[in-house]
Formats: sequence, C-alpha cells, structure tokens
Amino acid sequence: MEGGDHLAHERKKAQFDVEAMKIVWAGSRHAFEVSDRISKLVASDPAFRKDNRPMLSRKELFKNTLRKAAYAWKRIIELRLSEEEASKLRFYVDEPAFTDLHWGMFLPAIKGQGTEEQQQKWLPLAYKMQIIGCYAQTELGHGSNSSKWWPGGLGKISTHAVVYARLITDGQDHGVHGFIVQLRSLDDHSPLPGITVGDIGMKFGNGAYNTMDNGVLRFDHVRIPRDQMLMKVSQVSREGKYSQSNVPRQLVYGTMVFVRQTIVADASCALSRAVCIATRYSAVRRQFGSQNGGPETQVIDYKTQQSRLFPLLASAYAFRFVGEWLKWLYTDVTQRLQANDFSTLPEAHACTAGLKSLTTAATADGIEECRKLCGGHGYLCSSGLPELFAVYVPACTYEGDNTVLLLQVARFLVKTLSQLGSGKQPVGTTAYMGQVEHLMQCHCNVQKAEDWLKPAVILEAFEARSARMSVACAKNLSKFTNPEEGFAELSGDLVEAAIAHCQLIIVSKFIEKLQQDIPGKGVKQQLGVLCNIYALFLLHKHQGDFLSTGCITPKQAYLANEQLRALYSQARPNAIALVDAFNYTDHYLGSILGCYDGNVYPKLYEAAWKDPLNDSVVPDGYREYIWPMLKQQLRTARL
Ligand SMILES: CCCCCCCCCC/C=C\CCCC(=O)SCCNC(=O)CCNC(=O)[C@H](O)C(C)(C)COP(=O)(O)OP(=O)(O)OC[C@H]1O[C@@H](n2cnc3c(N)ncnc32)[C@H](O)[C@@H]1OP(=O)(O)O
Ligand SMILES: Cc1cc2nc3c(=O)[nH]c(=O)nc-3n(C[C@H](O)[C@H](O)[C@H](O)COP(=O)(O)OP(=O)(O)OC[C@H]3O[C@@H](n4cnc5c(N)ncnc54)[C@H](O)[C@@H]3O)c2cc1C
Repeated sequence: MEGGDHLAHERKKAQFDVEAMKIVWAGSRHAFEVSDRISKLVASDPAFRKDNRPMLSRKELFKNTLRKAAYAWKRIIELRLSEEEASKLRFYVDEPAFTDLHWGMFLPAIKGQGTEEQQQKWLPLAYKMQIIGCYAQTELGHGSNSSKWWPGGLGKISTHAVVYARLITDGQDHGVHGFIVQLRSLDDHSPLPGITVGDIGMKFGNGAYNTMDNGVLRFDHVRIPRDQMLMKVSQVSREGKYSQSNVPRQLVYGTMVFVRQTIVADASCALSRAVCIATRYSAVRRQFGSQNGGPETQVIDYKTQQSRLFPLLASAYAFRFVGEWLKWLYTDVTQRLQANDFSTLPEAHACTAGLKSLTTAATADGIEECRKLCGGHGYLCSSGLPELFAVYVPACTYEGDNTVLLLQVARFLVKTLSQLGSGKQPVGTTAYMGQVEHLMQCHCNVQKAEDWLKPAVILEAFEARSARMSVACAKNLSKFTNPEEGFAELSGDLVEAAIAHCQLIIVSKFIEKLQQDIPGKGVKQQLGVLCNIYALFLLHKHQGDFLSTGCITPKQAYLANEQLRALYSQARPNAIALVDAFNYTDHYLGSILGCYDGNVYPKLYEAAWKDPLNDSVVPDGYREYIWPMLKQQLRTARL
C-alpha cells in the first residue's frame, strides 16, 4: 500500500475525542494553539532541518547550531513573538544550544538572586541578547576552588556567567555565593585577562548533545566588581562588611528548584515522543501469528508488547500532569517567598528534586525500551530514538545526580517524621504522614480484581507503603549514635523510601487530575484507564515493597496484575489516538518509524539511499585497502 494514511483504521477505533484530549495534554486551549502554530512554523521552515545531524563533524554541527540559534532569534524579532511563543520556538527547533542555559538558567539566576538594581542593569541586556550568559556551578574535581567544568554555553559562546564560588571577607569564609562575571570581550570575543576558557570535548552519541559547548573555566587573579555579587540573599558593603537578609540561605540554590521543575515537564515531552514513535511503529509492524489466513498480527497486539509499551504511555501522561502541578507549586512558593513566607521552600525543594530524579530515570529507561520495542529498525538513526536517548540521558545527572537528589528527599522525609513527635502537623505532599498510626496497621481491602480500580484503595496502598518504608528507616536511624553515620549506612534504604514517596506524589496528582472537570467525549474515561495502568504497573513492579511491608497480600498482588492485563485490553484500541493527542509534527518527532501516516517501509528504503556512504557504488578506501586484500587472497588460493 503506497501513500495514504496507513494508520487510518487504527484512528477509527478511538473511543474518545482526540481534539479534546489534545487540549488536556497541552494544558489549555491557549497553550494548544500556541504550540500547534509554532510547531508548524518550525516544521515548515527548511532552515530548521535536523535529519542530517548524525552525519556532521563536531565543528560543522556546532556552526550549524549557531546558525539556527541566530536564525531563530531573527524570526522571534521579525514575528514579534511573545516570551511564551519564543520559548516554544526554541523547544520545537529541538537542538540543545547555549540559548537553553541563557534563557533557562542565567536569566532566572539573576531574577531570583539579584537585587532590584542588579536586575535593572543586567536583565535588559540579557533579554536583548546583547550579552549571553551561562550558569557555572560544577567543578572539575571536588570543592569550589578547582576549575569550573561542564557549564553549557560556556565553552565557546557565553560572554558572561553566573559563577558560584566561595565568598571570603577578612579571612572569613561565608560559603558559596553567585557572581556575575564577564568572560569574553564584547568586541572580539577573546577571553578577558586572567580567564582561561574552552570546550570540554565530545560527548556521548553522534550529533546529540554535541551541539552544546559544555565548557571549562579557570580564573587567575580575576577581580569581580563588588556590585556583581548577586546580593538578594546576602550583601558585602563598600567597606567589606558581610551581612545577610532575613531570608534562608538556601535561596542561593533557587535556580535549581526552577530548572528541576522545568525538567519534570520536559520528561513528559521526551517520553511521549519516544512512546509516539514506538506505538505507531508497533501498529504498522506485522509478524506471524494470524489465524485462518487473515492478515498477520500487528506487534501491538502481543500482550508482551502491550505490557512494555502501555505503562510508558501511561507514564508520559502521568509526568505531564505531575509537571503541571509542580509548575503550580513553584509559582506558589515564588509568590510566598516574595511575601517573606519561606514555610513551603523545603517541600518545594524536596518535590522538585525527587520528581526530577524519578521522571528523568523513567524517561531515559523508557526511551531505550521504546528503541527495543521497534526491533532492529529502532537502532537506525532515522528512527529518531538513538539521538533522543543520547540527548536525554544526561538529564539523570545534570541538575543534580539522581541518587544525590533522592537522598535530599530522604532527609526531608526523616525530618518530617521526627517533627511529628513535637506535634507539628505535616501538610502538602507529606500530609499523609499525619495519619502514620493508621497507615502502619491498615489492611488493603481488595477482594476481586476490579477493587483495584478504586482511587481510595490505590491511594491507601501507596501511602501505607511509603509511610512504612520511611518509618522503618527512621527507626533504624535512631539506633545510631552518630546520625550522619547512620544516614550514610542506611542510604540505600533511604533512597528506596524516597522513591516510594515520589511515586505516591505522581499517582495522587494523576488521581486529583481526574477529579477535575475534563470536557470531551470519552476523554476522562481514557485518562482513568491510563491512571490505573500507571498505578498498577508501579504496584506490580515494586510488589516486593508492598508485600514486605505487609501493605498487600500475595493474592492482592496477583489480582492487581490480573486487572492490569484487562486495562491493557481497554487501552489497545485507543493507543494510536492517545499518541496523536500529543500533536507532534513529523519534524519534531524526527522519526521515520513514528511518522503520522505510518508509511514506514518506503521511507526507510528511500532514506537508506540518501546516506553519504551510498553516494558512490564503490566506496572510498576500496582501491586502497580491499582490492589489494582480494588480490592477495586470489594469489594464495592459486598457490
Ligand atoms: C524558560 C525556559 C525553560 C528552559 C529550561 C531550561 C532547562 C535547561 C536544561 C539545560 C540542561 C542542563 C543544565 C544543567 C545545569 C546544571 O547541572 S547546574 C549544576 C547543578 N548542580 C547540582 O544540582 C548539584 C546537586 N547538589 C545539590 O543540589 C546540593 O544540595 C548543593 C550543592 C546545592 C548543596 O550541597 P551542600 O552544601 O552539601 O548542602 P546540602 O546538605 O545538600 O543542603 C543544605 C540544606 O539546603 C537544602 N537545599 C539544598 N538544595 C536546595 C535547593 N535547591 N532549594 C532549597 N533548599 C535546598 C537542603 O535540603 C538542606 O536543608 P536542611 O539543612 O536539611 O534543612
Ligand atoms: C550534559 C551535562 C550538562 C551540564 N550542564 C551544567 C551546567 O550548565 N552548569 C553546571 O554548573 N553544571 C552542569 N553540569 C554538571 C552537573 O550538574 C553535574 O555533573 C551533576 O550535578 C553531578 O555532579 P558530578 O558530575 O560531580 O557527579 P558526582 O557527584 O561525582 O557523582 C558520581 C557518583 O557518585 C555518587 N555520589 C556523589 N555524591 C554522593 C553522595 N553524597 N552520596 C551517595 N552517592 C553520591 C553519584 O550518585 C554518582 O553515582 C552538566 C552535566 C552534564 C552531564
């Protein structure tokens, strides 16, 4: 079958209003319209072509990224795009670049930690791209006195950086503070005196994150003007006197709370993209196994394929909704901070750190699973999956290694439990800890598989598991005379308790989403199916936790799995429509396997001939290396 929509029969099976689901996915009609318009603008402009990336050398690749970034900026100005539209445009250009750090970290750091005066001086320059900034925190080795190493945009492009360094006045160390530092001349881009700066070298994967100039930076007697220390949290007077505003020191790390929140939202984009590719291809790909001489089985009909694919589809939606909620939490904490209410900062830190860790780990693993779900073709660059994985996987490390972040969550949980004794009622995402006595002894009330569809039953099981794991850690910690020693010794268990808590947050936010008014025929029902798949998949995967803490019985674990299988059957006819609801253009997907019309095989065949290796029938190197070898064999054979 040539041309046409090869997935039309799948689209007809949908039991819900796909257009309405697109709006739910986007977050609002307005967000949908902006996203739809800008993604099509990017897709239709040949200047944003990206299929040749894996073939380019690092230098060609990097120059191409600079060209695209400059062209994107030109279009943003010409079209007078709003900040929201401009940020969507950069998103759909889909190429990591120095601009990510400029807009995503440099500007937010100045906004969050600079005084009014500092903001007035630096923000207009940065907004007009008259200076380009990066965020320089990480060091080559341990400590804050070796060389900066890793900051994106630093290597070759940034003119300025927010540099994190220790502040020492009168021989007294005041800890890490942020400073705006000019790195390069605004005339000829050469490094300023005393500054050594460059790129740190090739990274994982061809193309992929090599469009970014992650850099190294050293200072030798560089003087930073006093008024370039970011002084919202603490100040140094003209006379060299150090003082602190009446705000928590942790605000110095506020940019990380912001970025981690955006990383959670981004996880749903990366995972949904991989899932869209794998779902469409699984419906196109047929294998043996039909009965009565009918068409061969679509691989999406294999239960094994469904049990690997549908939990990822459900996770993409779950991460979308928890990302939406996290954005709300971040906005809320920001407003409170402005009113000098710092009470929710520890929770915002724990939620952003924990959810960043959980969603990036699941997304990186999920992209790799999607590659395998596409069989051999998933390994081709034209599937889009190898590059997506290579670009995405460092999210498990940057903005805080995932294990380190889970340990931060664990500290928060242990602290929350320890405060129960003093009568402090936990609120927000730890409110359930207030019923710890009930959760320690409650029994799951599931007798038949369908009982697992009740939100209250799911919630209680997840709350009980999380509370019991945290309490077990707290009890074990209390056996140590030195708490830090205890924390280090039990860190493995603490990480697992943190994971249980974060999974509870994701499940509960999905359930809360379903309590909202969601318009559109069948939309809420489909989201209900996905929510149950997400929760029961986690329960099945971590049944060891649920069983060992006595939250459920082996029979109930068996029933959960039975229900999960039934849910996969319900999701099956809607699978293609559920990925169509992401509204991704073929340009953004960048995948032959995931193309909208499902016309995969002719496109794969055609793409193969475009590979530079097929430019000539006889390859370069044949005469030099292969021909003499063949001749040699010929002579040996004759002897
Ligand atoms: C608008 C468009 C959006 C575009 C989005 C852009 C996205 C761009 C993506 C680009 C891609 C990559 C960018 C990557 C950038 C980076 O990686 S920057 C470097 C980030 N580095 C880290 O994350 C290091 C991880 N380590 C930590 O976070 C440590 O906690 C930290 C180094 C900050 C401090 O360590 P310590 O000094 O050892 O202190 P701790 O014991 O950890 O903490 C002390 C107390 O402070 C609390 N805390 C820690 N962090 C925060 C925080 N961020 N906010 C609030 N509070 C925090 C912690 O809980 C402790 O509290 P307690 O004393 O227990 O009450
Ligand atoms: C692509 C990319 C882009 C980046 N961009 C930037 C940027 O723009 N700006 C910037 O400042 N930085 C940037 N970084 C650096 C990044 O933030 C750090 O790599 C990250 O915070 C992890 O720190 P590390 O590399 O020192 O890892 P390490 O801390 O050395 O981790 C190594 C191992 O030790 C373990 N470990 C470390 N500490 C503990 C502990 N306390 N307890 C238990 N286990 C522990 C970790 O789990 C990990 O397994 C980037 C990194 C990457 C990969």
